[in-house]
Amino acid sequence: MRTAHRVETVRAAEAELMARLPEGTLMQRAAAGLAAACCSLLGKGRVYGARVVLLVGSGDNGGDTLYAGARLARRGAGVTAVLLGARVHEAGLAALRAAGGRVSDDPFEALAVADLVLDGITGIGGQGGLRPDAVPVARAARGSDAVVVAVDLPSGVSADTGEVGGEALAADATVTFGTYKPGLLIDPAREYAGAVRLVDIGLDATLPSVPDLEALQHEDVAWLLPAPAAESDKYRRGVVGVVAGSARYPGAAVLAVAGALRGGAGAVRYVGPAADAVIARHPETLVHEGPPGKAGRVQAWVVGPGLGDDPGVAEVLASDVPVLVDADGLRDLSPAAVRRRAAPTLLTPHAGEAAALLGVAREEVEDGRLAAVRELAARFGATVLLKGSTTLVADAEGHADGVSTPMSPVRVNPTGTSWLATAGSGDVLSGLAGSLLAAGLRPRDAASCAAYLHGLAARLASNGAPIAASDVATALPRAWADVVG
Ligand SMILES: NC(=O)C1=CN([C@@H]2O[C@H](COP(=O)(O)OP(=O)(O)OC[C@H]3O[C@@H](n4cnc5c(N)ncnc54)[C@H](OP(=O)(O)O)[C@@H]3O)[C@@H](O)[C@H]2O)[C@@H](O)CC1
Ligand SMILES: Nc1ncnc2c1ncn2[C@@H]1O[C@H](COP(=O)(O)OP(=O)(O)O)[C@@H](O)[C@H]1O
Ligand SMILES: [K+]
Repeated sequence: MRTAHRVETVRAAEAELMARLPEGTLMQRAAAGLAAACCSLLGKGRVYGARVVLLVGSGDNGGDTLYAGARLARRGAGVTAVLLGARVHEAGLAALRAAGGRVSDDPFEALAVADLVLDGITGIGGQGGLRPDAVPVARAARGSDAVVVAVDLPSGVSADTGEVGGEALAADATVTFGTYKPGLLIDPAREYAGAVRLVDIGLDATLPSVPDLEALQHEDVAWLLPAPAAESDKYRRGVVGVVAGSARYPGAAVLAVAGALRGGAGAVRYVGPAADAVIARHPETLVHEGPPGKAGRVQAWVVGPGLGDDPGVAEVLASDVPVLVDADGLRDLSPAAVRRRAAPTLLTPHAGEAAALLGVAREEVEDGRLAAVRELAARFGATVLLKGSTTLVADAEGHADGVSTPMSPVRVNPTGTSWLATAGSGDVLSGLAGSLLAAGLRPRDAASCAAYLHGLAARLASNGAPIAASDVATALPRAWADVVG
């Protein structure tokens, strides 16, 4: 499990740890890890003589950068600091000078020939985008041939939310200290971070055990996925019901069923007008014309993909089993109808659907995914999987009186790929997640395992080439095998 903590938590943990250690220890640990990462990025034998430029802000992020620069200078690099703040970390600057580094009076000249740039303008103390005087320097760094390494996090991005309020300096790699920050894992900030390396500075000893954000890894998903026992039969493995498709959108039914068939349930019941299309592609499906209440017992429902203008989710919501609501089923969905359910509900909106449910603009959701997913979970008292460039899953403790508490940690999916932005791939995801619900996973686990497998399947199917939603469904068994193997 990869975990992230917000700034307030990091600062509290840092203060507790610093109280036990000699002054400056944490900064030296950070600088040592940063310098080692820079050496490995430059490559063996290429530190001596390398031209390194430090962009130094007024805080401790600049201090880390100066001390790391001093270490590189001692190994023979030519290190030049560009001072961008009204103040500078004096001890760090003295260390750099003592190691042979210098301060530049022409940042553009230094950047033009740089091999490596360390962005130490702001770290977790940064507010908003880069300030105007730093902008031309940051642009020159980005436009140079140098490898840009962000110190702790790219300057100009929000550490806590992943929002990018103004201009920020995009890095090729980020070396972060102690723990990941949410912004390193959530778009749009994540895109500025490049490849992220975590330097252990001993902070685990004082960080709380429950993080703010967590990203499942292969072993976590393997542990959560259902496996049939020796005495299993198709009913014991769980039956998932799929209410999807319409005369206009029969393909959504086919794709949702394709996902459901590969999600661990023992059988898939399809209910709706696209039965012929479903059977033609998936003869193993149990099909019914409906209504859902007459289709036979299921352990979870998926309702919504391709239902068109008349989704009729009320009957499904009235059932006493977990329900996943997607796509057309989310239109005009009432928080009260979801909150009064006794069984769990999982909502899987994309940014546009989430925006409609929240009554805000789509951009607001895309720019502030973490706040949006938490707010939706709280309002509906449900588990919410927000799709898109970064898929997030948030839980809430639902209460019938309408007061719900968002629960930490939010899960962030690490396997996504933009090749998934293809029509119908969301239908495959909802079928898959519904199947995992029917197999007995908690909504939070079903949603995050489904997103994980879905992203991995897309990567396996794509291998760098465009893919169709059906390719994602076909690759799901390979993704599953890769995870559990
Ligand atoms: N916590 C830990 O465990 C450890 C933390 N460590 C390190 O400390 C870093 C945090 O240091 P920090 O607190 O000094 O804040 P930091 O990010 O350097 O910025 C501070 C100043 O920048 C300014 N400023 C603000 N916004 C700005 C903007 N948009 N554009 C330009 N300038 C802006 C503003 O100053 P002002 O100019 O307003 O006076 C603000 O006060 C952390 O990221 C990590 O690298 C490690 O050493 C070891 C362990
Ligand atoms: N830029 C992106 N990067 C990664 N994944 C994306 C991106 N855009 C969309 N996706 C994923 O693709 C799927 C699209 O689902 P959805 O928007 O419901 O499309 P559809 O309704 O056509 O099936 C989701 O799993 C979503 O997370
Ligand atoms: K930085």
